[in-house]
Amino acid sequence: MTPAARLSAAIDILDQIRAGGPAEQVLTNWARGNRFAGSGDRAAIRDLVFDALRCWRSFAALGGAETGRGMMLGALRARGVDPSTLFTGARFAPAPLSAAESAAGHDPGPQARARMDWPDWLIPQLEESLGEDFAAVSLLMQARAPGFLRINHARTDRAGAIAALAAEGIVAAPHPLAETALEVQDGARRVQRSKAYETGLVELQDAASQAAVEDLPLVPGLRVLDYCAGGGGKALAMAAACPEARISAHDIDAGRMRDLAPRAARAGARIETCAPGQARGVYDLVLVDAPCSGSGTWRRTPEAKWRLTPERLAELCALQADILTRASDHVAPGGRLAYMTCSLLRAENEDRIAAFSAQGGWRIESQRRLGPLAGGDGFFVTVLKKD
Ligand SMILES: C[S@@+](CC[C@H](N)C(=O)[O-])C[C@H]1O[C@@H](n2cnc3c(N)ncnc32)[C@H](O)[C@@H]1O
Repeated sequence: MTPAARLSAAIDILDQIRAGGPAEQVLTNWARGNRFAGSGDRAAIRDLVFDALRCWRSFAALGGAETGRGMMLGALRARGVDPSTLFTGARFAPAPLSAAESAAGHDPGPQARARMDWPDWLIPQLEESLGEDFAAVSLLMQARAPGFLRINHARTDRAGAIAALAAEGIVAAPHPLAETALEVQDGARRVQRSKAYETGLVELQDAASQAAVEDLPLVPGLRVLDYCAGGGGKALAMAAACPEARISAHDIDAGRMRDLAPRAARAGARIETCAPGQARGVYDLVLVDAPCSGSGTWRRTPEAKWRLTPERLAELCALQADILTRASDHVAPGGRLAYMTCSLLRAENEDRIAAFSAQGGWRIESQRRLGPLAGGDGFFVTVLKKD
């Protein structure tokens, strides 16, 4: 496909997403209906679409319209490309610009709200949560996220992981956020088909997630319950960090834990699973990796930032409070409760912990925010001790 034909495809896909279609599904349907498009075309179109989802407001301002066509006009102008060189009306290319389109579009300016690419209602909360980092984080979140791997120290060391990846043409380098973190610098699309991945030397995991697990006081023999285990990212990281800890995984949705057993087998990790609602007894450490807005990961899932509503955020906060209470019942006397989110928002982080600990009986042992400026996703982790 020519670059102009890829733009036409992206315009069509963005219009379907604007009409409510989930981005991944719309992209899959487009690929099924356009089998002539090769993997390079599909990847390029996906990048166009995801860049536009990340920069929706600023591209719309530059393009002069909040439509797929306006987004792509804005995307080109943001890169300093004159849209009329690609919007030619030639076969498969978008139609030429009208006089109105040529005249429309403006740079919102470096300090403008539209330039920050957040939903308006969320800006005050983000300003409060991020403080002086607000503008820098906003601009950073417009770009693609780096790809990270976690070295499985139960199987190999850093040099072994880097060498095994290099043998398959994947270039990865240590990242300072976590001792286990590697940033993939080349060959990211090959990782999941590589031997290094299939044999559990490395696992896909954001560096901030890995850093958060490093804050957990894991020691051999510790009884650990991962209360919101999902696909097991944290449970597997804990098992790799301390193979002698006794880790159990639980989730309200058994389907979310479907991948845990094969991932644990690949990693050589021993993780017990509890059926939904069947976590029993007490543990020395209970981890709540809570459902949240995911605002710290919106570089990877930019559609989610435009779908979040104040009502949904309030529901999530209430759910987080409820889960904290339920999970805390499983903490043994003198044990610990750890709370994590991949959210940038105080409402889901510090405020949740303040409300929970105000009930008494808990002491905050550690708390930190891992901001996107450090390289990984936005993340929050607190460890509380039961007095
Ligand atoms: C952020 S995700 C967990 C990600 C996972 N820990 C990982 O590292 O891959 C949050 C999980 O919480 C689960 N969840 C939602 N409500 C819950 C509840 N009331 N009790 C337990 N788990 C719940 C969701 O099903 C989801 O899998």
